[in-house]
Amino acid sequence: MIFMVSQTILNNMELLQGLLSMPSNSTLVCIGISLFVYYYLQDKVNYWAKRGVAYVPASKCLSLFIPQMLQSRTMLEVVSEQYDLLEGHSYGGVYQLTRPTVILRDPAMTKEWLVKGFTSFHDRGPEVEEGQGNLSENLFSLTGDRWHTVRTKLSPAFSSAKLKVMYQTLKGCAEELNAHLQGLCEKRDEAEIDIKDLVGRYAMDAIGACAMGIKCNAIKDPDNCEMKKAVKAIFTINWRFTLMQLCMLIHPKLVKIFGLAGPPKDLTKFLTSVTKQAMDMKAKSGQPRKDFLQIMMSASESETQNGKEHSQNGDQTVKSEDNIFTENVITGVISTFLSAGLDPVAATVTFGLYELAFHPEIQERLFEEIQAARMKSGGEIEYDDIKDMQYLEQVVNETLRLYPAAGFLFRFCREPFQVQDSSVVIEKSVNLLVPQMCIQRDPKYFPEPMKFDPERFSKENVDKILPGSYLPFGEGPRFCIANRFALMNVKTMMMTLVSDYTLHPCAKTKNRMTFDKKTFSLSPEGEVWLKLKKRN
Ligand code: HEM
Repeated sequence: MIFMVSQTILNNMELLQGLLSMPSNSTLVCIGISLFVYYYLQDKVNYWAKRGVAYVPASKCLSLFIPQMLQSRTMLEVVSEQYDLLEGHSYGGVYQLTRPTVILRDPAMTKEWLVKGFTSFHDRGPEVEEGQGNLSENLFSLTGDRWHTVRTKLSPAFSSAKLKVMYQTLKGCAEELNAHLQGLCEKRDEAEIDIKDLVGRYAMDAIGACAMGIKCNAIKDPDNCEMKKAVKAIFTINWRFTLMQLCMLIHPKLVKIFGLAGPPKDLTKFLTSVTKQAMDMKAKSGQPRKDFLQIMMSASESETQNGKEHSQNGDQTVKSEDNIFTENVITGVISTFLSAGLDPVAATVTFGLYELAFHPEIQERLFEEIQAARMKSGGEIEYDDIKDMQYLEQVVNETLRLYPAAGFLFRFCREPFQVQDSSVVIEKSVNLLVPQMCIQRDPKYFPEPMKFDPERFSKENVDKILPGSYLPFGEGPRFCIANRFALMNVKTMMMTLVSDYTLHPCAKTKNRMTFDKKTFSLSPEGEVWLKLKKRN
């Protein structure tokens, strides 16, 4: 023992001697680098203080950032803490590692920044390169003119006429769900069900059919639904996602250098091949179908045709290469539709049903409205009938207030933005976060915020909601393109369950809803068990 201790001292003495005998210029270089790193970091972490903006010190942000990376807390918990620390300010600065980020707290400012300030807060960064084939060429991630063209050409896909047709597809999926539930409740007219799982299966079948006309069979055969496993993985936080986030914060170019853009290769390959197969089948059958993929294929064909005609006429300004719906863009957009149609829709319905189970009086009022709509329409509720269902609308709005599936909105500053009535300029490359969930749960804007109360959205009360304080589908030109489709889907699912069953908490039901740490959208943690009793 004594020998070991004396040996250690001896080794350390040698090390010290080595250091002291280092050539003086190497020591100077070390000191120089240390000082540079110190002053560089000092400069970074004093970013907000130097600009006179209220801020959360970097030391606190760093410790907030790490739990998110380690998945010990949700991103939302991290942002909520920062939101609370900035109480009393309409906006404030935080850091993600050393990258300055603004958190917007004042609802009145959201329009100013996201609508009027669209040239500055145009996209979510970083720039998407063409032809990468990694699903990154999707509407959510595209930037500049390419985003604008794709968005303009896709918008008609969500017109009332198109939604009316899609509603029939959704009704078909709802009928399958009903048949499945009847099977489960056959013996005792009631069953305890993990509603999150069931709703997720319906949502997969619904979005598979509406996005590209494929049958996913998730309700009937969940264990073999490869599509659901693949799509779910898009929203999952894993080491690759964490590394990608880190690289983005240090320098977006690192994402490309390390090949981290887009989902993992096997997932990309699977989704690309499924989309390609669906495209080939459509092209072969020659029968146009009424899904999103068909809409993009038709747009692509007419653009290619347009380009050919123009080049025959000698017009060089429009060429077939200008076709925006390349195979990469089509696959990218379809993947986003699949993932957005699965997780946020399924989460919203699950949250809604969970709340209904704890509020029988709200459930009964909703049932009465559904019954009245059925009577009026002669049995089947059609697309136009849903528009008149005021209470259903209130229930869904209140669900999205308490549980906005996206959690928060974000943008990347492309051009300096002058804050109104102030000398502060938000500089290029600063990130912007609009924490919808924090705002929608702030008692200043929604009294008793944790109470599930659809009356907030009644005709008498809805005007009392402060503009900018309720943004479940975002704000400005980049708001959710599919909001009407999403609402129709959520409502169809809720109606299906409430019209034939009553929902109740059971022994396995959690008393408090907690959120999944492995996904970056707002999703219930673990299973969500409810008892379903068949109505007489
Ligand atoms: C309840 C379900 C849904 C919710 C709560 C939701 C919410 C949102 C939010 C908050 C945004 C960001 C808006 C912004 O940054 O201002 C967004 C964007 C988007 N959503 Fe949804 N969404 C839902 C369902 C869907 C569905 C079903 C689809 C596709 C079929 C979809 C497609 C998109 C796309 C493509 C964008 C990006 C739009 C752009 O940048 O131009 N969403 N959504």
